[in-house]
Amino acid sequence: MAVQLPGTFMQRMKEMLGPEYEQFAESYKETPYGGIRANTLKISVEELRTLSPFKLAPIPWCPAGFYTEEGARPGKHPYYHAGLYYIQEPSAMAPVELLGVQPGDYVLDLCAAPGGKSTQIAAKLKGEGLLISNDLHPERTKALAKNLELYGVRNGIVLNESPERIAAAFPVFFDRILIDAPCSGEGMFRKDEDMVKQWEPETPLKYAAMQRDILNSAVKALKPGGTVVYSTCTFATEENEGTISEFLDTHPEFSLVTVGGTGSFAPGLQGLSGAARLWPHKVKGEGHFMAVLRHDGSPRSPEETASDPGQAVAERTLSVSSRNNGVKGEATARAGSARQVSGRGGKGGRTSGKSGGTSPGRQSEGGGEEAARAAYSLFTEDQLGWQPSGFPVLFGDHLYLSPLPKAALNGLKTIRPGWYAGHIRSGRFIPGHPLATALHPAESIRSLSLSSGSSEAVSYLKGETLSIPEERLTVRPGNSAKGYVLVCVDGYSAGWGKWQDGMLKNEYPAGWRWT
Ligand SMILES: C[S@@+](CC[C@H](N)C(=O)[O-])C[C@H]1O[C@@H](n2cnc3c(N)ncnc32)[C@H](O)[C@@H]1O
Repeated sequence: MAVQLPGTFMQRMKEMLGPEYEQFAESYKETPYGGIRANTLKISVEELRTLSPFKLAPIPWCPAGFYTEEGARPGKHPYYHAGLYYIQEPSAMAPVELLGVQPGDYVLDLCAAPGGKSTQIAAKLKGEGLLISNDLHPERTKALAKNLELYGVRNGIVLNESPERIAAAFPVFFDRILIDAPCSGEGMFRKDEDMVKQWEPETPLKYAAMQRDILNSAVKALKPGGTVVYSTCTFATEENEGTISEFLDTHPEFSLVTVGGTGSFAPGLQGLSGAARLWPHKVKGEGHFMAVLRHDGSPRSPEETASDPGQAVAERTLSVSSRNNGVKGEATARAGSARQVSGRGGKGGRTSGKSGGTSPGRQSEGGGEEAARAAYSLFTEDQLGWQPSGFPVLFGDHLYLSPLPKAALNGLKTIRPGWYAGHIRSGRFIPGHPLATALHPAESIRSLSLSSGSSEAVSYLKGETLSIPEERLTVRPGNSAKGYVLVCVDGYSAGWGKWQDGMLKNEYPAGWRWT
């Protein structure tokens, strides 16, 4: 066995699996499977299959997912930097497939970092509706925000909140909630030795208590008739069937949708056969558990849901229903960046309530809110030729386009209130990298496609200046070639450049560069 597994764990697995145990133990000699999932916000599954520089084989439970061959390094290819795929463990692609996301849904990904499942949800939303991606741990929200930006998500908000506070702020609000719960990680032992080191016999029970609290809070944010998918990457029944059975006993308005025993999904244990398990000795992937819970559609009681009821929610719901009608809605200048705003309490941070940390009077460097809006409008006219939709939200000099009006996020630790458009510097609007990654070439007045096979693509991703004759640019008729250019790899957006007199100044951000 390549991985040294705790004896207590193996004994528990022996008891759980009976005659299947030997086969299970043998599976630890195999190399874990690698996978990528097409980012269908940018590329179709077929296109990726055709273009892929590495051999791909389909993953049975995820139409956009592929196994990569051993030795493939998908993170070391320009397509990764263009956000064409997410590198994801194959079994981890299953929970979102069970969530049934439809474009236009309001979805909460409660335990979302680093964002594998959030990017999958965003692809299913196709830019319509709303995705709130949350994680309790502030450090982990950085990678979450970056991944959503890399994948060109336009309708996502990133929060750093507790499930209780999310439920209080959004009672009876979401159509679908994913709870990819923190767990003892036993299903990842083959792939991640750190999980083995952290495991102790008491670990599953410790997590089970945490999971029960998360689940009980989260469902208060679900609309009647909505769906919750609960998933873990562990084998421990305490954290899986145990958590779900207890939940169903105490929430008669929910039922378990049967997915176990269908396709690749093995049935759950302990009489909960409708829940699903992925076993490493039965499928090409690591260990996973999933339960699909459906609310029966009866109205939720006020005590159950409304700890922040009334006006704020009414405002939220009203404003959301009028979203995506072009750039409108309120924008209030706020001191500091989104990171500062998201800090806990104190100066520049938010504590709670509707006025926490808001500084409506503060002006942006560019001369105030109006000036900022004007600079942004000028940019969209000159460089895009159209107005992206969303509620403009200004944090200091930084402009976001949010799927929700700003008031809906008051009092919440907000890492990203929406799609980052850019910032104001010396009265001018400087477009942000996430604006570029979410654009298609035809959405920019100027674009340039670099071939993934050329050294130019890597030079661009390393931050180098390129010499580009004017005839290589695609410029919308009636416009000058001088200005911001959407730089693409094989036609897929990767970032900005600024062209003038045959030279492309590199705008690829330092923290994102190819190393
Ligand atoms: C299994 S990981 C999530 C993986 C993620 N869904 C993905 O696909 O990339 C569980 C996450 O839950 C977060 N977490 C732990 N306790 C939490 C809580 N009470 N509320 C919300 N998130 C929590 C952890 O920080 C961790 O990032």
